[in-house]
Amino acid sequence: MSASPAIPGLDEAPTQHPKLREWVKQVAALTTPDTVVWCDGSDAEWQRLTDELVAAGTLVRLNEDRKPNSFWARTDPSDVARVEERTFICSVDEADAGPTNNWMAPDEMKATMTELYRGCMRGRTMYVIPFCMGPLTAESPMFGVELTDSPYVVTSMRIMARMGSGVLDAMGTEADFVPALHSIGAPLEPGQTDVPWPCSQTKYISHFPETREIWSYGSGYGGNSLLGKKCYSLRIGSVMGRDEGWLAEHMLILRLTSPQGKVYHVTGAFPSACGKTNLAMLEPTIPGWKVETLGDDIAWMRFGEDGRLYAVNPEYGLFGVAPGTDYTTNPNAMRTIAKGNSLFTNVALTDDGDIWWEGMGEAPSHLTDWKGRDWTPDSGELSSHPNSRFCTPIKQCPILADSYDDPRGVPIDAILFGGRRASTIPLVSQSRDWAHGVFQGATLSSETTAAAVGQVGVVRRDPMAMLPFIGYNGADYFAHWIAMGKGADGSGDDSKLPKIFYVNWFRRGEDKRFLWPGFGENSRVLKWVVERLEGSAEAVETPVGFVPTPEALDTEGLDLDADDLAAALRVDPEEWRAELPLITEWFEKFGDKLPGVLWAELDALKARLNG
Ligand SMILES: Nc1nc2c(ncn2[C@@H]2O[C@H](COP(=O)(O)OP(=O)(O)OP(=O)(O)O)[C@@H](O)[C@H]2O)c(=O)[nH]1
Ligand SMILES: O=C([O-])CC(=O)C(=O)O
Ligand SMILES: [Mn+2]
Repeated sequence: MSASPAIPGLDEAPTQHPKLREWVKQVAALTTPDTVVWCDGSDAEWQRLTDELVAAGTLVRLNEDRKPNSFWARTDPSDVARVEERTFICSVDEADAGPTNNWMAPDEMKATMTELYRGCMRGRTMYVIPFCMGPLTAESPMFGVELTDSPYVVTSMRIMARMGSGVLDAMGTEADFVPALHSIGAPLEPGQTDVPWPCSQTKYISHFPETREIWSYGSGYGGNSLLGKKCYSLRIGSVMGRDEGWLAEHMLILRLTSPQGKVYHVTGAFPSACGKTNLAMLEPTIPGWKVETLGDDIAWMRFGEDGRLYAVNPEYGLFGVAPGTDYTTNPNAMRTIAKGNSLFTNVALTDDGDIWWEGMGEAPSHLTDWKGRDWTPDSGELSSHPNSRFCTPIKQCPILADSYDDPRGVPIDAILFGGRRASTIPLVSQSRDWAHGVFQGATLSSETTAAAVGQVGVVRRDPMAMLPFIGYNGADYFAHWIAMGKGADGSGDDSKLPKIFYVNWFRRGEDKRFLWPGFGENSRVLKWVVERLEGSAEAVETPVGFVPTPEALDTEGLDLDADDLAAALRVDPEEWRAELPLITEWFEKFGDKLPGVLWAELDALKARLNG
């Protein structure tokens, strides 16, 4: 057999890292791209790739006066969200994937996917993207390298992660990295014309927790293809956290300053499309309070030397839900995207080359919709996909906290768990203690959203908002949370740990209206939370935790019906008794592995409800 001809670019590796060079060679030999490009992350590279994507019809350049250096992208209508059914945790032992994940044995998955990858980059370029999740100045920077045949992924990764030459240099020749292989799974035969959004009907998003590898195939959509995000920072990250004593969570991070100048840090875990980005960038409606953003989707939390829990945002950009974002709901997101340098995917295009989506003021009389068709307000369809997204540099956020780049992170005072529930769950409740807070997180429930392919609006358990992202057995994950509550030294002293609260911005009245105005008004709930930390706010002890009295919540200047507020805060024993069998059924899924502490919490809740 003759040696296969050299692939242009393959040997131009700007690194001597032997493992990286060898891996890139192996993948190139398997996937047979026409060329290999080592990404440097430069402006020139962005310019070249976006020009190519415009020429290919994947991107449309937006009006420079409206959105400078920004682009409109439309995906294939079948490739619009995360594919949870096609997401796999391929641990050696099936029990380590647990009852909440799809599992396949690693050998079997690798054999299946190797056949899919064989020749899959034919006619395309393979890009090598060195990236780092979290600051490069960290004691042990969290490196990854993504190989992809999608230039859209390269441009998105440049916004979402620290990437390029600086990362490769920092990796030297020895650094460990997470190898993350991605292909859209759409080889081009000679003479075949490309489509604007190539992808495959066959999709696999696979994780190998023991070897810390990611293999993704068939989808170009962000959550499936930007492998530093959900795949690395949550699924593989949660496994690293279990092994090394830290937490990788689906959480926003914000810094809150009181009128007295006291600073607090809060994280919040809400399921996909349930309000993290909005809370992270909140503009308080109460005078004197200030919110600064640290992260809108992912928090890595480790113990500091002082025994407190510190959070870092591993990401570098925002990949936010577009519909509903407006100057009235999230003005800071609007100011962030107004600076340009952004990608907009599956939103609508205005006739003057700007973007529009549902919830952004009055609809223009004509648009091009996310499927590329003419749209008018009479079309009777949404102009933008409900999971359409803006992808924008976090450094453009006007309220980014100055501690954002600090590799030590920020000390967390409070953790919020929250779901989207039309009934039952009160606006806010404080957990009784850490174990009760873990119970609140472990039983978190929420209506499904368009962020994942599947039915929308169905209530499901979404523990810690991590259901699609826990990279191992959910029962072990709960045990890890309980163990973290024993403190940095394992002594059981939880006094330095954040206090845990459970929120619900989405409770509805009988007429289906939201009872609570939400958005900027959520600052009133944050104020109550920090006053609880200070011990100064009133609360009533209910069976589900401490709930504010209507007077304890600052409603100054808020035009809210007293009955609505009472209904938002209400703990209805009947509604809660209806939850009990659902929680029991949920816990039974985990069999013997479920920590006894959680069964004890359920028993205690039952006793309080029936007492
Ligand atoms: N009623 C109400 N809706 C909200 C509130 N906060 C956010 N939303 C809506 O919830 C949707 C999703 O909000 P995001 O903040 O983007 O969700 P996220 O949690 O960051 O989502 P992912 O990026 O998918 O993880 C948007 O349509 C918002 O307009 C709120 O306080 N009240
Ligand atoms: O991963 C994505 O596609 C976007 C996201 O934040 C989520 O779904 O939670
Ligand atoms: Mn998310």
